Amino acid sequence: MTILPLNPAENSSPEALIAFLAQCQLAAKRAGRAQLVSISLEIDALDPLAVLESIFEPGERHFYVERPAEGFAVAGAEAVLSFSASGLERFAECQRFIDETLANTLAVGPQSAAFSGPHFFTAFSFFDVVEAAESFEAASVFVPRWQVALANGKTTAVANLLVEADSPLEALAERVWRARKKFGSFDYSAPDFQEAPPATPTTIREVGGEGAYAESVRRAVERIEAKEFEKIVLARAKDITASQPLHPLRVLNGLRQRFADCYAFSVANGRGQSFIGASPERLLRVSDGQLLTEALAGSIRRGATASEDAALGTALLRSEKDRREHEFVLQSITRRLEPLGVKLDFPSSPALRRLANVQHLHTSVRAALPDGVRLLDALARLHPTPAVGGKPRAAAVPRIRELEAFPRGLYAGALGWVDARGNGEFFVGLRSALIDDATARLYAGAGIVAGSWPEKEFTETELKFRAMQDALLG
Ligand SMILES: C=C(O[C@@H]1C=C(C(=O)O)C=C[C@H]1O)C(=O)O
Repeated sequence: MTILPLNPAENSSPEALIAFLAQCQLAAKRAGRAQLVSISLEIDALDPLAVLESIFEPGERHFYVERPAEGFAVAGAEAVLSFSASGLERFAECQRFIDETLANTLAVGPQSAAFSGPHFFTAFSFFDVVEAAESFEAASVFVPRWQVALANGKTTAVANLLVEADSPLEALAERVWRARKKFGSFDYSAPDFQEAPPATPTTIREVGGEGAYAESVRRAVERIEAKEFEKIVLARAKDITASQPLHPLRVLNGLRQRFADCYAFSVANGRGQSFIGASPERLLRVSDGQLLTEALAGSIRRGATASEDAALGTALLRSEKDRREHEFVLQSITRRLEPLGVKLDFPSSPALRRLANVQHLHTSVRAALPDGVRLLDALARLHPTPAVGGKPRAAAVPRIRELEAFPRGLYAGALGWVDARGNGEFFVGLRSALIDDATARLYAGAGIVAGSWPEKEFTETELKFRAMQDALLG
């Protein structure tokens, strides 16, 4: 990426913008290919979700994620560039697309602020291949036309555009100029959906039928006893049909308030479907050479009183079965990252992670990222961890398709972004739903190991469904 020493906040006028774009056009002619031009600006405080609401278009792609407790939120919408891939090489192919794009990127504006410069919003489905009719590809990346983000108390807006040898510069400049004015003095006029009453469900249906999950768990336990594998995560899906269209961003408003410590997200495919949720699980963060991941596995309900809650938490910490489920995840993270030369640092026993509906065993894992190892290299090795897949991976993960009655799509997939510095963050697509007009498919799963009981796993998935079910049904 070439960073041009220009500050778009100063000396800016439509004429200066056209002159700048003319320089970019020259670069496009020299390179013999279109250049991605990324203009970053620090702006007055804006709520990225409010911005996305105001310009929401079901026919446009978007990626929204917010983790209120960590003080960041980022919204990107309308693809200026996109790429998709499938199969075992999907992570490497996305990396190549990112590298090639950055080799043809010209950036202006402050580049050191969080969320400045171009960002590649990426979604990897759980499996490396998906069926043709699914809503999201096995890997999809896009660079948004615009992005607004809040981090460390600062708001940054980014406009991205593609300048080709024959692009009409006046029209491009005018579009950027309009966006700049819009974000510079943003008008939070209430979009229509805020006035609409919450949708009421007309039907809730268990995909695969009642009793199917218990049967799958029984079959999985038999295979575990036959030593085919040690752990497998099996999910359920529920289809909700509402009386009127469900709005992904309206649901997000509820999720971000109730799950401030989670990643509240909405990923729209631009064809009317959105995958939304409030995920508690970080898959990977890379920030200036530091890698952060975690093991999150082992679950129990919350108590109605402080003492009941504490007693449940203690029981979870002492549960041999849950500790085993958790340990499998930690072992896998270690084994998968070691060949990259990563030396992990984590505490010897898990802590409790308490969410509104459920509590989990949690271990934070840190490491220095060795030189030359990139975020997507580490992600390709980590996904799917036994928190959502199984152990050993090769024996357990292919069985999931046989034992579950629906395609996973982005459920338990890896969603996140990579920036031009190689930093980025991915979370696991859990506590989630695929929204399509007036229908929503909700997903929730649980880890099955030797000694798992179908009824208990069913109850655990009910707890996990609650996050989305309550948000959808108000
Ligand atoms: C599979 C899910 O959650 C995962 C499984 C857990 C478990 O089995 O205890 C806990 C947290 C998540 O890693 C889900 O939410 O659908």
